[in-house]
Amino acid sequence: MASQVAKSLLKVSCPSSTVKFDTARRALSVGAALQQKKTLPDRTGKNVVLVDGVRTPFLVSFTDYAKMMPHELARHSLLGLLQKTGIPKEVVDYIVYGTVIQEVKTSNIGREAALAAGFSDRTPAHTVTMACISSNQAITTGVGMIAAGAYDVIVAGGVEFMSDVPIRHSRKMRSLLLRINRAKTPAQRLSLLASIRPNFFAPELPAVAEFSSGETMGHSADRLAAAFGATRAEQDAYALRSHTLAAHARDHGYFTDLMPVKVEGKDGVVDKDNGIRVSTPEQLEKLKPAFIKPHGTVTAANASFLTDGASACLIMSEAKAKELGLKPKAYLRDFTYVAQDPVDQLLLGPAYGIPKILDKAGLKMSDIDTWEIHEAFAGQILANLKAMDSDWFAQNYLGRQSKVGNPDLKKWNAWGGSLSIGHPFAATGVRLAMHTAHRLVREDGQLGLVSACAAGGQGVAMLLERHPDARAE
Ligand SMILES: CC(=O)SCCNC(=O)CCNC(=O)[C@H](O)C(C)(C)COP(=O)(O)OP(=O)(O)OC[C@H]1O[C@@H](n2cnc3c(N)ncnc32)[C@H](O)[C@@H]1OP(=O)(O)O
Repeated sequence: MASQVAKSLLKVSCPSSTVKFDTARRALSVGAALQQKKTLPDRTGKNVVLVDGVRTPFLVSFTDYAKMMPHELARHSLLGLLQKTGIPKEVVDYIVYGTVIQEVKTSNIGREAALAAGFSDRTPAHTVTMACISSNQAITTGVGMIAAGAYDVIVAGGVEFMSDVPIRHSRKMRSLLLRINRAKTPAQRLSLLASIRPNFFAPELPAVAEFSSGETMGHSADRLAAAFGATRAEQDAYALRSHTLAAHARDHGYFTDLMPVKVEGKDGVVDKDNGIRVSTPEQLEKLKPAFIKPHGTVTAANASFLTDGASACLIMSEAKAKELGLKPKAYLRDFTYVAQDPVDQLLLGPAYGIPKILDKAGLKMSDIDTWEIHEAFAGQILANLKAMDSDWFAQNYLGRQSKVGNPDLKKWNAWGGSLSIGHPFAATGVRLAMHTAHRLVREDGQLGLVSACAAGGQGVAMLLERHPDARAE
């Protein structure tokens, strides 16, 4: 497949070359723009709205959050949400929270975070996991609960904490320890202890890798970039674009979803993402491949970095929002999940999810005003763009006559993305949704599309529509 795709895409122009770093939005007249825009039908009977959402600053792992526990970070997101929305805790019917690499003591981290945040012990909470789209899954689980008439008010979110991940003893050592625990006599215990060999002590570290293939995400991204002919220069240019746009958005105060975190033992508060780093093309060019050595093209700078962070958002029926006097930001109009081959198409979720949701809603790419697409790797983003711009891919993999097309890249991740802002796996979905909601207001748009790839070869696409009550922050 690789060579055929590469061949068929040789003529695809580099999307990053058409990107302008200037994010100042074009001034369309509000009335004219809104009149031309489509509104989407309510599929739930409840007009589910995204009232608001927050996140902790996203930090490079092993920096300021390093000594915390993940449920504490998650707690900050829940408290931040209550503070920002002004709703009393009692109003929340249910909490759905995502995480990918679980801290073993807090496997239902949604519940632990809710208790730590002071929610009533009568408020149920459960934890979902769907790799990098876990908080998208939390949101859509909440939408489903509201649509089913089970609850009115849901908090959805996610946390990831890469500064402390469970490291296990080897299988041999675990088995031995469990057998020692069951031994009935000191002699049996001693005999078991005598069977220990040096290799029993080799620990099992969790890898950011695919279980079914054993391949790391980075390695897979490198192969994907090669298959779609995304060059190192294109990847570095895309990464630079992401960091440049994120720095611009941060400096102009656009990240209004950020809630400061007070970290015990540290002066002041953490109130900024710390992974945004605008380098020069020359600096980027010097970096060595991080995964496939020595000829790979994925480097530390054109990959998302390991990140600590948490997010939470408030969703409810529109009627409930009205009753509570809240001004929602957006309608959660539709969503779809996709799944494909986890070996050669591991990170192609958007190339499958975007056309599927556009077709379902009867929309064209040009109907979308804001794109918020998870940037796992620059090469992965470029591969998805090239796949969508390929007739060959459309015919062979999407069952379509012709290509999906090109999005308007001026509207694509205009505030940066996971490459620059960071990617705490299970927290990213809420960030994507909130950046969509805020950008729709600031850029005077109507429809926003969120999409992301995830381990397991899965992906999500969601459609948000600006709510008439939404105001710029
Ligand atoms: C569906 C999905 O989302 S899948 C995605 C899941 N996520 C992942 O797989 C995470 C992928 N990322 C990683 O594993 C890690 O970030 C890695 C392996 C790529 C890099 O890790 P590290 O080597 O620890 O990165 P580190 O921060 O030390 O950077 C390495 C070098 O690159 C440099 N660098 C990193 N970022 C930049 C940048 N933006 N600009 C310039 N230089 C940079 C660093 O300064 C460092 O240089 P030095 O060696 O001279 O000090």
